[in-house]
Amino acid sequence: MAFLFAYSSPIMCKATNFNTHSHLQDLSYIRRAAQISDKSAGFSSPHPNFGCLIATRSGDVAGEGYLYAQGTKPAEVLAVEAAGERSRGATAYVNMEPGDCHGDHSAVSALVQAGITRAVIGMRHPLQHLRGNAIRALRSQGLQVDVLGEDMQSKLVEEAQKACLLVNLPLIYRAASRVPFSVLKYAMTLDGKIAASSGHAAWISSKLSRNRVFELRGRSDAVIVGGNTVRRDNPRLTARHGGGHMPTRIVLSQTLDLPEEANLWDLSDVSTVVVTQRGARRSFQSFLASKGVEVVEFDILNPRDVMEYFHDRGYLSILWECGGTLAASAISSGVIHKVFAFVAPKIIGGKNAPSPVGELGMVEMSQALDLIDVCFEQIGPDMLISGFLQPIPDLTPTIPSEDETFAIDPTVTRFESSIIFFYKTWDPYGAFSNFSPHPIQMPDEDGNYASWSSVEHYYQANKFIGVGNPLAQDWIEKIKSAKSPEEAARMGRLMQRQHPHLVRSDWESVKIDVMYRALKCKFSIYPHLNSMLLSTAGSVLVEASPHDLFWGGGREGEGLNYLGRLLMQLRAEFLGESSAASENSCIAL
Ligand SMILES: NC(=O)C1=CN([C@@H]2O[C@H](COP(=O)(O)OP(=O)(O)OC[C@H]3O[C@@H](n4cnc5c(N)ncnc54)[C@H](OP(=O)(O)O)[C@@H]3O)[C@@H](O)[C@H]2O)C=CC1
Ligand SMILES: Nc1c(N[C@@H]2O[C@H](COP(=O)(O)O)[C@@H](O)[C@H]2O)[nH]c(=O)[nH]c1=O
Repeated sequence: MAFLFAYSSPIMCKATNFNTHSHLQDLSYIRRAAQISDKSAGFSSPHPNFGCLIATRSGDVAGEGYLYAQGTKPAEVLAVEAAGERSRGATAYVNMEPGDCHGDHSAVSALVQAGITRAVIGMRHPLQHLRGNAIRALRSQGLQVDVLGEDMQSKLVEEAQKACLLVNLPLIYRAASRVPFSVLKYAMTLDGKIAASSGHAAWISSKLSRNRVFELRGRSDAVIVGGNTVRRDNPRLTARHGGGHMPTRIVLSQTLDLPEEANLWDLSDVSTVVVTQRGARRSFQSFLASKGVEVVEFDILNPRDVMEYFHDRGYLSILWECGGTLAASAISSGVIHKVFAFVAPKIIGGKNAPSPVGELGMVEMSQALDLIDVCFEQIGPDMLISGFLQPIPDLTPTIPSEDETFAIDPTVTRFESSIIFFYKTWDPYGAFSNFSPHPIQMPDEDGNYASWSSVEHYYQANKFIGVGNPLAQDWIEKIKSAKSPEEAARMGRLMQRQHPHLVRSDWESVKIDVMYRALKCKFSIYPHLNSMLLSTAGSVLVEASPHDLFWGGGREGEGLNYLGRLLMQLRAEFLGESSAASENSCIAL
């Protein structure tokens, strides 16, 4: 996280010896790559934060770039574009090995084609199926590749390596533990209370500290509170620091004894998911559903199961802003990785005033959990104390791939071998996802072809096509120019939720066809995608989305899996197994 680093300016570290690659300069530039990669924290999820800096032989910074969001131009492409001709013979610094997961190797190609002769890499990709691929590819193209900790070693190298680890902690923890990276944050008085005995808590920490909380929210995929915090505080849990990413709000409530009027049921800015015990207050569940709030039921509501569920939904990082009851349960379940405690110089007293962590069952001080890598930072009048509850996972030996994990421990086998699951674009078959960054050319109502950045862009915009309302037209354009497939999805869903009357009346009956045509285009014009699809012949394809019960397979196979079905239909058509192949309505890019 940006505020954890004390970066030195790259210009200050400019090399004085033009013929050697100064060790210090390398480390300064790799830290800078980590720093810029962090600019998109929150937006880039579920992709890692990638930053790239190009330095000329004389040590000048020629270009920089970072991945803005999933599906946007890779950091390396942006950096060499910015450096232009100065890339020839230059060194590229990247905080993490590129994950060329779409078969187009765009990051590696960009560096090679730009004439980069050396790459310094902060860390290998943490996902096994991507790990080492880009490094091998670069070396095979004749580049000198130095990986921190492997080809370069020293105390200072270790520190720079750590900077690279820190910007991608969520991915590293998530890959190692199969739950999202979770941060417990709370604000307490100097006498250790998170509210007065009455339950009143607004505010303990200063405005400056609360602004920092907005930043923390902005870099998280979701914020969690317990039912009691909803009843007591009526929180909004939005990131209000201006222009940032908005996390999903998650409420954990066993009883579902929640108020009908609550800020969290207002979905104008962002969605809310309520997680509850199976069968709890069915009428209230219907009420929430009528507001557009998603309800997910669990047989037994415990933080580990809930986190595994959100891991499967693709969440990388979660901020827990609950009270002590749920915090204790989450810590006991081993799902909290890091703590941010804002301590305000105030005393409220009160024998029954709540404290940040409830009962953990410990009886001796020797049992206390020691935080690791503790940082102290003054924020206005408050002190922010942060540290890890669990050490950063060791990446060597490498984190086993899902396949290996299932082989080692058959009890975790979720999938049968004849089923190929895909979901996130970085999965081995991630290119099947509609979020994969493969532009398509599709005809409009008049038969004129237009380019769409991804299948998702095209699909979402189609919801509003043909509606005689200028607002709908406006949204089509907005979705079309969305910076990433995720942004397009967010915009399309938000608009559909907020203004259902702007959705074309035949949407439900045409949406499968819209998707089919878009997929047909995608898998026709990219030969490597076509080969990948054909290589799955004989296997069932399932989009492993646990929450999308129409396009995805659902959590327990209850979803209709229409995306998987369409891909299998297309596969059969491409293999000539079906006579029902319809006319191809797209043109090559
Ligand atoms: N200063 C600060 O940083 C903060 C202060 N607060 C303050 O804390 C107080 C509320 O604290 P607290 O009561 O601890 O609230 P919590 O946010 O911890 O909520 C507890 C509730 O979480 C739900 N829950 C669901 N699953 C579990 C589980 N496995 N274990 C435990 N709880 C679960 C239950 O909801 P249900 O009863 O609906 O079933 C339970 O009652 C308020 O006064 C609030 O103002 C709260 C957050 C931060
Ligand atoms: N009281 C308290 C906090 N409380 C947390 O913030 C939530 C309210 O968020 P919002 O409605 O978005 O402003 C509240 O429910 C609880 O989770 N946080 C802090 O940083 N400092 C404070 O003093």
